[in-house]
Amino acid sequence: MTRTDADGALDEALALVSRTPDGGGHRAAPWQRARETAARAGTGVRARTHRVALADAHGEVLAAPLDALGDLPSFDTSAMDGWAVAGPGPWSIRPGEGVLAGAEPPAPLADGEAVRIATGARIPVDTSAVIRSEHARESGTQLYAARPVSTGQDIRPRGQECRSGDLLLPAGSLVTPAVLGLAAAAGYDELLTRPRPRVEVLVLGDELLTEGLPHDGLIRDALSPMLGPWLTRLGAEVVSTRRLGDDPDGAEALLAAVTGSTADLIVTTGGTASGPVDHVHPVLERAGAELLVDGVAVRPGHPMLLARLGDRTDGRHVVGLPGNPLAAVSGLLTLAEPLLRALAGRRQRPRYTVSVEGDVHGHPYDTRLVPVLLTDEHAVPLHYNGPAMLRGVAAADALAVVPPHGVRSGQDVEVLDLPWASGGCFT
Ligand SMILES: Nc1nc2c(c(=O)[nH]1)N[C@H]1C(S)=C(S)[C@@H](COP(=O)(O)OP(=O)(O)OC[C@H]3O[C@@H](n4cnc5c(N)ncnc54)[C@H](O)[C@@H]3O)O[C@H]1N2
Ligand code: MOO
Repeated sequence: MTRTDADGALDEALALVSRTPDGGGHRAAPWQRARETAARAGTGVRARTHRVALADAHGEVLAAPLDALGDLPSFDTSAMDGWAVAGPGPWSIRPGEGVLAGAEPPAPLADGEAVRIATGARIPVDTSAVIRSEHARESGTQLYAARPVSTGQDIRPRGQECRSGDLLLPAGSLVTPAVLGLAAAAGYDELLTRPRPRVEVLVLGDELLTEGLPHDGLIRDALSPMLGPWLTRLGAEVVSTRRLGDDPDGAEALLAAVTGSTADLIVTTGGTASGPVDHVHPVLERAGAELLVDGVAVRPGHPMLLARLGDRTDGRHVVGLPGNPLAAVSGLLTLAEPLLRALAGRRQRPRYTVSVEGDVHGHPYDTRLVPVLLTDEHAVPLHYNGPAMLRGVAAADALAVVPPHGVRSGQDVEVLDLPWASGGCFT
């Protein structure tokens, strides 16, 4: 389904009136629509570009087409170790060590002459073919071919891969390791790319310990160690991860961070619900932020939110993740992933489905995201998938998108690959 800007405007308008007057419940956006809203929010931001050394461009997106700076190969070159020959055989062998890769230009070949040549070496002028060493026989100063020789064989002609000015890759291509290799081969030292979106992470909560065993009602902070690397795998540059308290000082610090940050995206965790110390909504209101998504019809994670500070083209964004750890993962994949993808200028990977092994019960109205293992043929749902648990997702390859009312064994479900399981670029 193609959605228009008008649909987007409607979503945004619905989100703006989503909170009830008493500040309680949320009008939850359908899961797929929330993802589209997040992607559209990122697409709306004016793209930044920078020129970076090849080594630093990995995982970014080309901001300009990659054009051939010259012909490739830039000279006629031997495709094999063997003999360059001129005319029909047998040939008289030119004395000496032969032509090596990277050496000075060789002297032209005379008709009936052969010279030893290495793979990648320049082809002497007037060469008619290269004969692989295993297909030739030396007898004294004469060379004989062991099989018929065709003109031009095993010669890579100049410009075979591209001519100067050819389009090698369009703008918008992801800089993969293969692209780095192509760019280097084509003579690039730097690339014009879109920088990774900069992300600041703020972890809220007074009950969080940074080391040791949980004790006395306090728990370990599971989100700080998880979110930085996860966001990096989603293509972000994580500039900082900080913890803030639930007290009024924490709320002021949150307000200062939200209004003062220079990051493209602020990710908060916790404080999204309507408890006495849940500061995220009041702080966003004080900051004048516009709520684009305020609650999503997904379990776990339904209190997640997306807000914009500033205008559509120059704005910065806030993704509020719920504090329950698997609910935070759900928010990461539902809102942060499409937003970051769009901010970085990357394309969406094709969506796909896998048949599920075993029945998976559904929520009556909402989408469920359930950790699954992927086998060759099936998605196998994992236990320990409650909102406060990471045990299931830590063993998972993907999250299955389970529609309301669930799926029966053998039915197809959409799956969202976890970034490390899909072999993404961002290691
Ligand atoms: N009256 C209602 N209460 C709650 C609702 C609701 O709709 N109405 N929604 C529930 C759901 S669902 C979720 S999810 C949580 C969302 O809560 P918050 O985002 O406000 O998060 P907190 O209350 O701060 O924490 C919830 C839970 O998660 C633990 N937590 C928080 N941060 C971390 C962390 N960094 N590492 C590990 N665990 C963390 C925290 O201790 C709480 O147990 O609200 C429900 N309540
Ligand atoms: O949405 Mo909450 O995430 O169920 O725990």
